Amino acid sequence: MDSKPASIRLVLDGLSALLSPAAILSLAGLWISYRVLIALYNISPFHPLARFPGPKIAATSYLYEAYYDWILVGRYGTVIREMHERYGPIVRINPDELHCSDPLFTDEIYAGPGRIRDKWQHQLNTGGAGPVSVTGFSTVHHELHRMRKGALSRFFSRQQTLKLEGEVLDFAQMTTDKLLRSSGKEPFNIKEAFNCFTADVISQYAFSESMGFVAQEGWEPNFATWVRSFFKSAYMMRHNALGRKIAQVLPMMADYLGEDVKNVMRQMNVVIPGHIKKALNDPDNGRVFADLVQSKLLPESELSMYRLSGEGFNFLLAGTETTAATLTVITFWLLSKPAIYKRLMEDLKGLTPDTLKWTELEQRPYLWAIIHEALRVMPGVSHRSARIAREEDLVYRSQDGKVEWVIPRGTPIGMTSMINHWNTDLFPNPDRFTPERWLVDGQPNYKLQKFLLSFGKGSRSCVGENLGYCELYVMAALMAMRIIPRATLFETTIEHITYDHDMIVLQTKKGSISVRIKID
Ligand code: HEM
Repeated sequence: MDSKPASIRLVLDGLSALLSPAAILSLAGLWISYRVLIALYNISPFHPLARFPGPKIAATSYLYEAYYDWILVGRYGTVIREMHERYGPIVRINPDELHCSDPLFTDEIYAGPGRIRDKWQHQLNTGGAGPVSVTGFSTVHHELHRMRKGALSRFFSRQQTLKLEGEVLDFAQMTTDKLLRSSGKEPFNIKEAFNCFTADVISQYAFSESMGFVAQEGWEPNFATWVRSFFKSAYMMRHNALGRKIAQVLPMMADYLGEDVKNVMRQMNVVIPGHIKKALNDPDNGRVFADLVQSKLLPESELSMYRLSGEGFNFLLAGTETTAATLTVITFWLLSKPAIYKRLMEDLKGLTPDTLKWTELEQRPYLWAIIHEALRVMPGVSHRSARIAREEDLVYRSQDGKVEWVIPRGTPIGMTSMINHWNTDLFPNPDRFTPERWLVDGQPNYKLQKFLLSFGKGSRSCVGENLGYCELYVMAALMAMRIIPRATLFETTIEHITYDHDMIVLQTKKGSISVRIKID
């Protein structure tokens, strides 16, 4: 008798035995027992974080965090704030992670490049899959991140940003010209105008070619419109391994998915690579990607189109909504508090819209104060971001000496801007928008600035901080000079910019922040 059919029969018999209801039940039972054993270990005295305070339910399994962040959408931040009120400055917020609410410990957690700080894969899972998962931002290991960020940061130095600030002013002028052309027309959300401005600035800066959002008819759609689905799926991705696997094959299925997902895939896999290819083919391009490839700062393996596209997409992802949201908050307060606007105009005396310079604007104390107050209440990332001190235990001592903890090496520990920026010792009456809190004798309080987490801190902080600041100064001043005198708020209250939960970036009760204005 032929041995082949016999072996196939053997395999089929084995498979049907495996798939029998009894076998499936036993496998499920085994899996549940395994999960229960892990949960018991998590709350046992043998777990390295056993002595840290926090609710037992949070330490038992990831289901508690997943419930608040995934099912209720981005609401774990509020739960963490309540844990600190009950248990103190260091709390255990899930089986493996600690959270700190003491701003004085910031530089230990988010240390500079000389001390090893890894990121944590569990949190990076929010990025899903595809090119964006191989960027510097998404790199776990300190050493690999250092190489990746080191190669990029020289393009975003203060020197380099100063060289290109003329382009920022040009786009800001184009944006305000277009805003003025909408006078007498329907009210609109000013955040969309800023989304167009910031996306055009970054694409021009990085590829030497803007994405043309300011020049298009109207303000929507723009890059932020398309990446909304990316933020919406963030927590599902973090807690759902199957979701991440599906995301890996999404590019092939993009045409069969909803418009949003299709568009975000198109940006990541077609539009951004297209800009980068064009830049690489132009010997005189001189911008980030062309220079990066020519300079040989990175080994060949780091320069694949796949990885470069990820970095390009990430620049837009990280630099569009963040800066736009801060500008939106500034616009809201200039329109709703005439006293703030009046004092700002006194501060800007002697400047003309056509020749604004970032370095000059930084010297205006009240503008400086408004920008920092806006960055406080509207930080780039309102979700926590953990770091792992791989090779050193961190020693925490509260200022009054009453609390002391040794955080074991290898433990993810993070902070949340929405908690630090609401610390009442540093920022009394934190719900109020008070630029004056940033001034001492009318001059910038740079010591207070060190407590801002808006751009992150240490080795993993924002690479685009200088460009972000340049955009904020130039656009805020131009808005004050050209648009605010002719604009009014339309059906917008403080609720439209107030934190309720996060989708990595701040969300209000009504969703993304939105400030509708009318220009006369
Ligand atoms: C107001 C403006 C901005 C704010 C508040 C902001 C905020 C942040 C924050 C908080 C992080 C760190 C996230 C973490 O801890 O995991 C970050 C990282 C980053 N940002 Fe920004 N950002 C701004 C503008 C920009 C711009 C204009 C760019 C343009 C290139 C940019 C590019 C990046 C990149 C590439 C990273 C990842 C850095 C790394 O880990 O190597 N950002 N940003």
